Amino acid sequence: MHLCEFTYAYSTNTNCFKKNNNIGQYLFVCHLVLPFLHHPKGTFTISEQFETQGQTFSVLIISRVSPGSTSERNHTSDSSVFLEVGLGSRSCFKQNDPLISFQSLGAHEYPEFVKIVEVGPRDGLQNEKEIVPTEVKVQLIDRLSDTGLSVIEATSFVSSKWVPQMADHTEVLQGIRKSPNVRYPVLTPNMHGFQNALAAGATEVAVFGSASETFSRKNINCSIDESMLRFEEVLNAAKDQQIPVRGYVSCALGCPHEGPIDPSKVTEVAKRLYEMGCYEVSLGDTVGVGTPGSMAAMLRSVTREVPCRALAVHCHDTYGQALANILTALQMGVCVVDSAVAGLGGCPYAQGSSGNVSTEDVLYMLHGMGIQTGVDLSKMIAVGDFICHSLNRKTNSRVAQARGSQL
Ligand SMILES: CC(C)(COP(=O)([O-])OP(=O)([O-])OC[C@H]1O[C@@H](n2cnc3c(N)ncnc32)[C@H](O)[C@@H]1OP(=O)([O-])[O-])[C@@H](O)C(=O)NCCC(=O)NCCSC(=O)C[C@@](C)(O)CC(=O)[O-]
Repeated sequence: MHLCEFTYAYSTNTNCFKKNNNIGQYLFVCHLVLPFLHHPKGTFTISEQFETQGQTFSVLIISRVSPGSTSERNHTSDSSVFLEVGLGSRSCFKQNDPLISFQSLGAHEYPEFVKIVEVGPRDGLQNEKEIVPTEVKVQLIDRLSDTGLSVIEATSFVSSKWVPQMADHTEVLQGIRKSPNVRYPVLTPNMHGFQNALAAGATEVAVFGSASETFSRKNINCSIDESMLRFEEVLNAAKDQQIPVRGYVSCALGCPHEGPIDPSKVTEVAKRLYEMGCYEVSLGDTVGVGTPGSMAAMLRSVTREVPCRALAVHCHDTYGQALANILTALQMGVCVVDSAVAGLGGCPYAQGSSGNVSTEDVLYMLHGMGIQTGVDLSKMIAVGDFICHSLNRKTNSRVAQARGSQL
């Protein structure tokens, strides 16, 4: 085993090397899915040396981490492995050392498996002006449950005065046929929502914060700091009930009110949510203004504080950049993508935001790259047809259009 198999290790951010001359005091953690064909399963430790900037560093592969154990991604095949790569020796491992992302120099390594979080029934429908009948929402979720998805965000337990479309949250959650292979998280902005969600039978929830102060006030009527206090309450209560909690950071690539958002602000909010106990933090390009450039800059910052394996990207397609942004995130190690069937969606408190990236288009891209998702594209297109017929609307999915969807 030679280090050259880990080409990324050479391409560590050179500024970090400059800044942290005493490299041995730092732990560099790199969460990558690599082809690891010649190694047996199990824990292993390998030390290697390499040179950069005239210095020789030893590299310690600290451990093999089964991705499935941390976030239920199905990376269990022999040919892929999640690695934590450390510089220095095991004794320099400190839990709180800064995490520094490695960047790839050469060909990009992509994950073998990407988890799709389908947000159509919630993010996709919440902005619909006409109230969608509960029966249609239930059917939509039931049909999505048959496509191979493992996560479908079902509804939100928010105020019906704020988002009338989600007022039937309890009926929806109780009306759906719950597949044992699918999780159905719901949004809960506060304890009120959490308690209602629990009473309705929710087994997973999501809290939603923002990297923009103005958006936070317009969306959930409180400051970022106040929202964190509310989320902490929800997370504590959820922990007692053993309910997993996902976190969102809205405006991760820009705000409809404040414009560009500094990556450090996104990082701060994502870190707070992660440290609070969110098992996954979804970074939302709420208004779809991001580009691969801003996505890469934001992820470089966030992955210094939150491990890549705990991150998801949530892209809207307002400027037609969503797939490119997702591809960038995959290149940087993200393995979880939020999307909505037929590209439905938009946030009621983010004027100008268009639909989410369409699940069909994401699947087409991923499958074309040889990346598995477990989701059947043809079935997804059929679900897109169903909801577009129900809403009497043309699909936003380019793939569905190309395959001849009727509307
Ligand atoms: C957060 C609140 C509730 C605060 O709303 P508020 O008015 O500040 O709440 P309050 O605590 O002052 O209470 C006022 C009333 O609301 C009730 N209330 C209080 N909490 C709840 C609750 N959970 N469910 C139902 N009712 C609730 C409460 O009981 C009271 O009732 P009243 O005494 O007047 O009859 C409100 O601002 C709200 O509902 N906002 C909704 C925001 C929303 O759903 N936005 C869309 C989702 S976020 C998004 O789409 C972005 C995302 C996640 O997709 C990622 C991305 O794209 O970036």
